[in-house]
Amino acid sequence: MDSVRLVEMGPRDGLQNEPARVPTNIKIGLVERLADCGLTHIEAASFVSPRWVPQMADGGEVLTGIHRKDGVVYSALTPNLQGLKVALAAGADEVAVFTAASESFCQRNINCSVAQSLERFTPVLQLARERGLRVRGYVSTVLGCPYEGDIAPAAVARVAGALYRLGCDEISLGDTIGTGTPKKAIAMLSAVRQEVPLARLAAHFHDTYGQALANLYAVLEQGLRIIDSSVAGLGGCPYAKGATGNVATEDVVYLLHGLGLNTGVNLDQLVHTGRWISLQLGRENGSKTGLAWDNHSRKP
Ligand SMILES: CC(C)(COP(=O)([O-])OP(=O)([O-])OC[C@H]1O[C@@H](n2cnc3c(N)ncnc32)[C@H](O)[C@@H]1OP(=O)([O-])[O-])[C@@H](O)C(=O)NCCC(=O)NCCSC(=O)C[C@@](C)(O)CC(=O)[O-]
Repeated sequence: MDSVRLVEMGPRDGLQNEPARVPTNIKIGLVERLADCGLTHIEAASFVSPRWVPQMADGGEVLTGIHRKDGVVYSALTPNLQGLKVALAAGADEVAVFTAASESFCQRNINCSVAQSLERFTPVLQLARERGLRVRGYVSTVLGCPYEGDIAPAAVARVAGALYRLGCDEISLGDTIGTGTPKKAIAMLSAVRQEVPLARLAAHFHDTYGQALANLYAVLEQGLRIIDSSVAGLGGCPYAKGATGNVATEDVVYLLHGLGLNTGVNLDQLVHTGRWISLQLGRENGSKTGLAWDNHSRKP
């Protein structure tokens, strides 16, 4: 059976914008539960400035506190060498650098231009490689920017190609504010795959306008097989006002299983994990599948 690799964003993208501090033991509990559901790639922490994103300040404690499961990759965001060194000390299995297709977003998110971000990443990639770590590269605002509006597919392709040539193993394409639609997603992917092999591309779609599943279906039809998602649809970006979370992992798994695509994820367990974390955060569950799960007897 054809499979899709899911990269779980809940503990990082999902929690980074929570207004109240989420206790470290809850973050650890979330990562462990997600691994128990069968998710094999979990972005567990972020080593960014605690002044910029205070919620992620305990990333080291999270990474060192989890009971690791064999075969699971626990990754972390590392915007610079300073972040990478802490991530290495905490035992991250994989790290990720992040930039954007739009200058304004890059400046607000990581306080530098796109060109400067790529310069910053060069030593990060070098050290990560020396330590045998895979590196992911994120491109934000691939289907729209909160400050610049529409983004040309060629601009996304340029930045994705630059990250790939710098040595990133995989490029994740972020619809940060969820304004994309399937036609735009296909046009963007068609441009990017001229620069980066399709097998190295991931879709990282937020669901602000309710388009994420449609956009995912469109890129799946183009052959893309790596998807980022967040349990219970947790999340939002601190530098994209009003943007909601990533598409909910439960909804993506329901879609993929319905298409006959394997994920290795136990959906029933995932639904319970989504409910558990929503309860812990006092949040409404952002997964439609999570909300509907007990109402029907026929499940894929
Ligand atoms: C990138 C920086 C650090 C530049 O921040 P800066 O202020 O330009 O950096 P700096 O090098 O001038 O350092 C200033 C201070 O920050 C400290 N610092 C510097 N680096 C680190 C570090 N790694 N860890 C801890 N502390 C750090 C450094 O030590 C210093 O401390 P001071 O001497 O003033 O006390 C900052 O802008 C930052 O942390 N930004 C946060 C960005 C962020 O986390 N955004 C959300 C994640 S990205 C995202 O969600 C999008 C994505 C990936 O999901 C895809 C999508 O959906 O589009």
